[in-house]
Amino acid sequence: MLSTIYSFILSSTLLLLVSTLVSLLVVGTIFKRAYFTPLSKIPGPFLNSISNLPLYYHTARGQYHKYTTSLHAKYGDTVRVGHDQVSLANGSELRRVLATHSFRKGEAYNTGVLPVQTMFSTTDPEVNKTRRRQMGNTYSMAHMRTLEDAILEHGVISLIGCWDAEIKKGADVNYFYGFNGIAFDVIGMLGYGKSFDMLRENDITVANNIQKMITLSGVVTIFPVFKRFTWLFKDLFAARNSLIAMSQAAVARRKQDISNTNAQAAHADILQKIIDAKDPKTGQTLSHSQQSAEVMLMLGAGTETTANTLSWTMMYILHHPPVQHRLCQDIRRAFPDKTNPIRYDEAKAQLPYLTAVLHESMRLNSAAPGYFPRSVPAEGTTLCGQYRVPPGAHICISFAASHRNPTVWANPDGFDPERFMGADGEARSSELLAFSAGVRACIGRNFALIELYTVLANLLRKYNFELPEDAPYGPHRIKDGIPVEIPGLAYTTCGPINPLVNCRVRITHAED
Ligand code: HEM
Repeated sequence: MLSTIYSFILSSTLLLLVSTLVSLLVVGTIFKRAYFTPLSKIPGPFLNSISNLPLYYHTARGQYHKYTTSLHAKYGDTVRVGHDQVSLANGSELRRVLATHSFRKGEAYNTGVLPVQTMFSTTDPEVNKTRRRQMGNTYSMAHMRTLEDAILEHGVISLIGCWDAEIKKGADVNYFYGFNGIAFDVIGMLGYGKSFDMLRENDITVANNIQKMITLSGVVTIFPVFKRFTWLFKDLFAARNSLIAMSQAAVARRKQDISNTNAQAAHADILQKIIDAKDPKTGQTLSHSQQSAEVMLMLGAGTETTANTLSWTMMYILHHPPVQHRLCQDIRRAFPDKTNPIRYDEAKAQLPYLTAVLHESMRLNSAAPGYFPRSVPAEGTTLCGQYRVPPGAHICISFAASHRNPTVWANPDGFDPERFMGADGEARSSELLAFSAGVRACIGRNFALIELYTVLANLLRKYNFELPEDAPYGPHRIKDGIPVEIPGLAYTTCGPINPLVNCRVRITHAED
């Protein structure tokens, strides 16, 4: 009896001791994170100062862009969004952070979801520099111009073919699915050697797999332990495996083709450029798996970004009929001969208002609105001349918030392409960070620009656009004097929510 009482007292005392220690540890950590780090001086919600969970929660809901924008509106250009994370929405500070390799990409990029690192995922400056030297020429404007015929053929010309058929049937079209279809088909053609037939056959397997792969990357970024539990996310890992296999097969097929026919010259596309990529400094080439990974990166980075930018731009045009009217007039006057497609260089040179509309659309809804964490280097840094950030902390990039920063942009939530016109237009454009800036800026920018200009210029010349009577969003739905935007959903790239319903549009031929 005595020994039972004795062991009960002992175990209760032990339990009490352990729970007291744990509580002290938790309370100590909370106090340290909230009050005893240089980050404590940075404004932000209390919960965020002790944990990254609120940030992850909003990111998992696809609302990173709205969440950080609302925090910046409340707390200013620098906000503490996590116990070791600071969000930044100040354009010149963002450019400073992004300018050099001193602020490396954070470990969040190192998801380990792909078998090898890519130009995008690597956190090692030397690997990135080598890869950008090896592939820089691939995405140069000079090289992209040589691919413009293919971009036109599998892009806007293909879309016009489909939409003409829909007009004959008297049906509405869906611009979101149209733009995704051509973005994937163009990359299929140039990066995989064959179109994915997404537009014509409505085969969305590849797009679905990309979505699942992005989800998987998000899950293992927040909870790395899940990398080991493949059975728990069978579907997501299956999508990843299928994309890897598809990319490896495309590279192998091309190599086989070349060794069979010695027809390298006939393949003037991006797939061939990636296979041939060589560092001009060292002569270093890419291994087979690196080539496949870069092909797959192009698919992931170059499809939804471009398609979403087109969708947002179309939404703004539809929500602002005077803008649509002026754009159509400009385009139809500058390019009356409809027998030839409008090309990038001529559109860029002759359609300044189209540039302004595109810029304003990318300002309000960047297809890649942010997170993109950068590690603070060993010497630490001071943000906005005010807040000391110690080494090891992360600076999260909020392009979404910086593009609506009221200290830089008058009427920040309003759609006003005029701000990019006239003498100040050029300077204003340099405030835009939709393609990021500095050493890790978007390498596919030229590719995207050719698609954006050719698609919009040719479609607006050819068709009149009108929202259906039952459209949930449009010029009829106004809040605070501004048409309500279709809400966005951001999983790395940000696109309109529920596109099946929200992105329907009625088109007629312009001459009708
Ligand atoms: C409108 C379309 C596009 C937008 C808005 C966009 C935006 C961006 C942004 C913001 C980044 C920086 C991300 C970061 O720091 O982590 C980026 C990086 C990148 N983009 Fe794009 N992008 C677009 C189209 C494309 C296309 C068409 C391609 C290729 C075909 C591409 C390939 C890449 C690659 C490879 C990187 C990583 C560069 C590096 O880390 O060195 N992007 N893009």
